[in-house]
Amino acid sequence: MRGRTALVTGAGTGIGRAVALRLVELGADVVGVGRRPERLAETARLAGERFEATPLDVRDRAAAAAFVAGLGRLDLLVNNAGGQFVAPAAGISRRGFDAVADLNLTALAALLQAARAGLTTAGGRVVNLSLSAPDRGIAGLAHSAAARAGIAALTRSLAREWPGVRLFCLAPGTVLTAGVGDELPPEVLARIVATTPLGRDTSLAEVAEWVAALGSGVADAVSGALIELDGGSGLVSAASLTG
Ligand SMILES: CCC/C=C/C(=O)SCCNC(=O)CCNC(=O)[C@H](O)C(C)(C)COP(=O)([O-])OP(=O)([O-])OC[C@H]1O[C@@H](n2cnc3c(N)ncnc32)[C@H](O)[C@@H]1OP(=O)([O-])[O-]
Ligand SMILES: NC(=O)C1=CN([C@@H]2O[C@H](COP(=O)(O)OP(=O)(O)OC[C@H]3O[C@@H](n4cnc5c(N)ncnc54)[C@H](OP(=O)(O)O)[C@@H]3O)[C@@H](O)[C@H]2O)C=CC1
Repeated sequence: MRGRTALVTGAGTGIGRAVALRLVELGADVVGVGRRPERLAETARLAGERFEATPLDVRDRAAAAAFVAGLGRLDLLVNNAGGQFVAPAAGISRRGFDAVADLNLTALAALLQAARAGLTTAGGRVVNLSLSAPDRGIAGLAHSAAARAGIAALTRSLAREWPGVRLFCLAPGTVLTAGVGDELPPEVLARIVATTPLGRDTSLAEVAEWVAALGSGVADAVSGALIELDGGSGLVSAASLTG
């Protein structure tokens, strides 16, 4: 990855931090964004001088577009910033739905548009993080499942439209980060992991390695693909986070 520039959103915590550290380890110059400067600063401390942190809210369209345009040539864009709250669909207000759809789909689409010129110049690669099997429905995550299914469709559509740019949608199952721990109690996480065909979670290192591999060109014969890194959980039954 030496000599290549990567942008990782949500690089201050969890998956985003693990991805940023792995890319730096492989020689890339990594720009990491997120809202909380103190989280980014910790990633920077761990990563060393080839990691550059910029506080940025990806939902702030103007700021995000200006920032991405300013990067110029971009070899790899990792759209990792995302999240939601768990609630039954009947308990999701209009504003709640809009906030989750915006963070996980609309803002991501805007960031991709802003990065198009830089990615096209580089013959770059994009990894969009999603959730495992959202198209099958996830009870308790109607808003997020809808947005994440949209990411897969967006990834395929851009793969058809943007010549020379490889786009991937990477959908992990359960990755035991602090972020998922804040969202779901341990017993729900244990239940989801136990019903996974491989009977296990997906490790942070595995997600980071997949992003690095896709970003390195190992999968350059592929574009538009949805890769479910979920121990087969999407094959079994649609998840329910509400019991
Ligand atoms: C196995 C699972 C795999 C998944 C793993 C992961 O993703 S790990 C990643 C783990 N990390 C994360 O997921 C990140 C954590 N999540 C977040 O950062 C935020 O929830 C957000 C970005 C989704 C929304 O941000 P924001 O600042 O724009 O939103 P806001 O706070 O201003 O509220 C807007 C509306 O939402 C409403 N509302 C909010 N909570 C609830 C609730 N529990 N119930 C019902 N409603 C709720 C709130 O009431 C308001 O509506 P109202 O009352 O005006 O009609
Ligand atoms: N952990 C899991 O089991 C799974 C996670 N995923 C997805 O992987 C991604 C990372 O998850 P994980 O590391 O576990 O959770 P985290 O909550 O740690 O990661 C979310 C990251 O997104 C950043 N972020 C959120 N909103 C914004 C915003 N508006 N602008 C910029 N950055 C933002 C957060 O930083 P800050 O708050 O500082 O802005 C944080 O670094 C998410 O998209 C998640 O939905 C998918 C499948 C499973």
